[in-house]
Amino acid sequence: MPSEHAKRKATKKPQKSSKAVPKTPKNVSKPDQAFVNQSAPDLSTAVTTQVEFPSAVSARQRAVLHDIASHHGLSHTSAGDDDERRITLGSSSSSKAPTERVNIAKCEALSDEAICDLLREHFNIDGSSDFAAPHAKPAAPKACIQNGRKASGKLLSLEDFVSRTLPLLEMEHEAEVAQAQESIAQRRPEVAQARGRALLNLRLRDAEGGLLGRTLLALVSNKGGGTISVPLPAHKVSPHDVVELRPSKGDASLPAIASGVVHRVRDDCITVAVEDMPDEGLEQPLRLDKLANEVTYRRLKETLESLGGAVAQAGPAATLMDVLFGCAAPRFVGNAPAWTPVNARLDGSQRAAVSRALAAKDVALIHGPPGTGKTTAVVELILQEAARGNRVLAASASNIAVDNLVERLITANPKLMVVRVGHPARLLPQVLGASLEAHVYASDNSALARDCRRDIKSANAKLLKLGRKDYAERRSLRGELRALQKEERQRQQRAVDEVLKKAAVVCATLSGALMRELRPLRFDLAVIDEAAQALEAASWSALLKVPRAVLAGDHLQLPPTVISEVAARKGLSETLFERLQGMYGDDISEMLTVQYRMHARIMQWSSDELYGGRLTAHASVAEHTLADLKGVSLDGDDISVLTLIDTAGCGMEEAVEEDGDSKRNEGEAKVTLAHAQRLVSGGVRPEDIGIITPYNAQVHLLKELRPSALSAMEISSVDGFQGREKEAIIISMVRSNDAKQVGFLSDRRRMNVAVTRARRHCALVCDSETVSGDEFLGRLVQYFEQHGAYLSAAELVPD
Ligand SMILES: Nc1ncnc2c1ncn2[C@@H]1O[C@H](COP(=O)(O)OP(=O)(O)OP(=O)(O)O)[C@@H](O)[C@H]1O
Repeated sequence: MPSEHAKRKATKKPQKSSKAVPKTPKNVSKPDQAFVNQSAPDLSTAVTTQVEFPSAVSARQRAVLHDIASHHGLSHTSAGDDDERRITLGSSSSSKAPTERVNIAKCEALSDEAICDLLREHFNIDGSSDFAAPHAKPAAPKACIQNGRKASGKLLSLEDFVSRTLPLLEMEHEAEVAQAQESIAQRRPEVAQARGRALLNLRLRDAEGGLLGRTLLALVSNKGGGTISVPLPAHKVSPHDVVELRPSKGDASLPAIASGVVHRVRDDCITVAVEDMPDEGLEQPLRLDKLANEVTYRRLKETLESLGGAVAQAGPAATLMDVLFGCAAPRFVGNAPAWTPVNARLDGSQRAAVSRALAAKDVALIHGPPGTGKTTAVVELILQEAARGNRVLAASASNIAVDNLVERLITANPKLMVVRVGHPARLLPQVLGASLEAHVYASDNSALARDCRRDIKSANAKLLKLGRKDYAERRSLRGELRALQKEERQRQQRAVDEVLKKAAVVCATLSGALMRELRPLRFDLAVIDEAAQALEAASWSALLKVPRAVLAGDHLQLPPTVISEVAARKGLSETLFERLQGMYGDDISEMLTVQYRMHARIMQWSSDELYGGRLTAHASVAEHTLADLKGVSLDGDDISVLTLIDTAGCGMEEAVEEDGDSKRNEGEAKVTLAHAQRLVSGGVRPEDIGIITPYNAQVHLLKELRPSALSAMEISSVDGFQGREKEAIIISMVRSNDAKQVGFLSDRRRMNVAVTRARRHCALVCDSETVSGDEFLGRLVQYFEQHGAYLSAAELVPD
């Protein structure tokens, strides 16, 4: 029975020629007429030849055959499941041509030579050099061509991936350590602060207990004597970073007063969770330094090393590894069992994506452009898998994305045993109840362990009361204590093991998947959300535990952050999601096509530029505008869905920030805030507006200049807004120079994320002359001009 996947390919694939044309000789750049006439077949009379190779052809041979067929323009389809997979090669595009079918008799095995003979006989193709290649792998030039790339015919082997990535990872780690050390050693602390790795002159506002024994330190700016809320300077400190606290003034190389994990970041406050509360030192002005993350680096390195080792190759992911490195073709069950959606509102493309994922024997991708309900589809898939009795490991690169999944899973099915593994300081309060600690605490073994603890306490108290000469009793109590401590440890361990064994879904970050508790565990399926933001090495930490995987993401939004530009350029920032899209494309990937966020006009630019025009806006959002919001009195003429605010010719030039290398543009910042003020005056709530700017210095400047009436409005870099949305988005592009330099603005993915955060209104504030120097940005400006309102910056902030 051919699989769905095979059927789709078979019906889609046009046949290109009736007889294979010999390759053009290397020294002939254009085939000369005589050569073409001799060899090109007459399609009107041509006979279609179809050769079906038997299942005895190995996965490697099938892969080489696919490769050869793509190269020579033959149609090629695979059918049948698992060990029964057969490949058919065909040679005509003329539907009228009579078909000659050649079935090779069933046999145990076919040698490479025998296959080459068949290719020569039926298609006049010499495949010997393709079969002789040392590591012949199923290169996928078809997929590469589909993705607009040059067909390289070469795939990344497992060995190459490991040997390429290990040094790049080390490079990245060194870059991070160097950045952290440089920042701490910096003689002028203001420079460290300007680079975003340090925050100076902080004050401890409160210290409260919580988070299972940790203390939460709330740190605010010490400016203004602590009486008013002052925004913190622009910085690169985010939740989950490891940080140190020391006196703000003085030698930064002295040991820190405390270290901990960033729990929460607000505009005016950073909360740090510390294990050990220091007795003194926190009463003075403090400095916070972001450290390099040693644990993550060590875990990634271990993953890569184990990926290359024999244990992984004999483990649950053995076949998956073959598929992901192109040594075996992805398989799908022919007749996927029917399923009834838990979420009845799923649209057609979401249902198709869940169906494809449920049918995948190895891997499937859910490609979710902005606002298309990727997480909604992922949640449905996990619920369906759990209902079939499959144990799922649900992971993502970021804690916030994992918590989002946990929250949606427990809301959809409160009875499902979902266990969130991770440092409690890193979890959102609403998912603490699903944390491993909370499950363990509620278990019988944990209650018994607590009894042991009580007994240990009273044994210790007795021990203290004994006189020096009570040797026998002392010895006996010590023995009792040792036994109790052992018992307590065993009970705790048993409690953890039992919880994890009973869990239907275990949720963790990719780095958390390597935690000690999860190391020995195996799952039926790994689902990786936001996979296009995860380093490939990190994805493997989850994948090595499973035979099947589903990756959801969008490689056309921002990739994972990589500090070392060299490492990024050499491939560290290429994600597994992107690699698989390039390798297998639509064969394994289903794109979600209905979006639930943006007005159709905001969406259309992104859809046309990045998604082949395939997106549609759901009726609930297609026409929605700011004017539809409660309390808003703007009408369409005041504020259009798209607005271009042009600073060209207004003397608003960019500048490089003092003590740093980020860029800012004061004139543009004022215009941006004036437009935000215009929206607020029309009744839009400041919390419904977001200002996005690609430069950190501009983020800081905008925060400094904003009037207090706009303090609830969020101002952030593009990265800070990924995965989020606002009713109105104002983008401040900053660049304005005679040389028309636009730097990293030209990254299509960055602008895609910026524009698609907007639900009802998007304003682009830029110097149209500078940014139009870049072709892609020029088209963006043109789109806004054609489909929206145009304002000169001078109209908003007259001199
Ligand atoms: N089939 C649907 N019908 C109605 N609303 C939907 C549907 N699918 C998703 N949504 C809504 O669309 C919004 C985005 O959904 P979701 O968070 O799943 O998207 P996402 O693709 O993960 O988002 P992002 O682009 O931010 O990564 C949510 O408000 C969700 O409720």
